[in-house]
Amino acid sequence: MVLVEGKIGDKTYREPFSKGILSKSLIRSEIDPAKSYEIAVEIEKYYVDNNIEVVKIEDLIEHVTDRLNEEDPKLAKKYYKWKEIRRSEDPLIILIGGASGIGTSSISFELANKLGIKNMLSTDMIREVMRKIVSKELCPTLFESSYTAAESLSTPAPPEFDKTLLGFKDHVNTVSVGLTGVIERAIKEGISIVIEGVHIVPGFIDEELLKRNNVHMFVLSLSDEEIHKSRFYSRCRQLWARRPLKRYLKHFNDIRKTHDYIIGEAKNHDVCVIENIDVNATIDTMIETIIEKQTNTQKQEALQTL
Ligand SMILES: Nc1ncnc2c1ncn2[C@@H]1O[C@H](COP(=O)(O)OP(=O)(O)OP(=O)(O)O)[C@@H](O)[C@H]1O
Ligand SMILES: O=C(O)[C@@H](CO)OP(=O)(O)O
Repeated sequence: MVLVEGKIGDKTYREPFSKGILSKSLIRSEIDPAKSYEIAVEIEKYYVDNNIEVVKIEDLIEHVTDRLNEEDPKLAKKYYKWKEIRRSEDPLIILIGGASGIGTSSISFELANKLGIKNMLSTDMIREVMRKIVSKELCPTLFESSYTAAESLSTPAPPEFDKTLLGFKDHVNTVSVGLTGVIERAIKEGISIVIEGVHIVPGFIDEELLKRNNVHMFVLSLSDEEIHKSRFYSRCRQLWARRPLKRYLKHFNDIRKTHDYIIGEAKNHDVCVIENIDVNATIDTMIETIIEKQTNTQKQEALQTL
């Protein structure tokens, strides 16, 4: 039997080589399923034929990368990059924000899948839990949508302020309390997670948490309003969709106001903004950005030890 040897923290573990696990990770790297299995079989055969009983995970990754290079160097590069991210010892906490309908839940699903992250949470769920805890009288905007929160502001908005945005900020501020709790818990427990939703707004989350090299925040944008609007049409065509198109179209101008506000705050706080036109391009930019932050932190840590 071939064993794969890896490390979690300072502990070494060994587990049997699994063609299923390897081929699944190749499929995630956009390799055809039949080809993925064929490569996994071939690699296992190589170890068996050469009487290699234990293979280190880093060597296995190099081996797979070399094999993929023969197929398609672009795929090999992608596979290697994704593995590089997952080899990091700290849990990965990825936050994806953006106005309603911009694509945060679709992108979060794709990214978690590509990186093999098993935990995903939407801030809408955090909000739902908070709605069971806090009364409507105490926190009326929590019971609204982000773009209608202004309708429940307990004090009238001063004329010099935009009412929609005042409501939005109040709503986000409240949900950010629950969101911060989830991030802190994930860090404490060492859980990798992707959290997404309209309540992930730069400036509302503790900067100290965001500075950590394993916490990554992204904001999605769509500068073309018509493309943004079309996303609500495409969402309501899905069979399981329960959210009425009419409601989003009615409030579209307010949703756009929140969009522009989130982008402005992202720029103010140096958070990566990605124009979410093409799913693959969005995911690639996220992965490049995560690697860049990890590499920069490693460089800084190395300099500090000099
Ligand atoms: N990059 C993309 N290209 C094409 N369609 C996309 C893209 N991203 C998302 N979509 C589609 O747009 C619609 C809205 O996306 P999604 O439900 O992920 O938005 P959301 O930001 O999570 O919205 P909300 O915050 O209101 O729940 C869906 O039908 C989704 O399939
Ligand atoms: O508040 C919002 O912007 C959206 C986010 O998904 O939620 P809903 O429209 O369901 O209230």
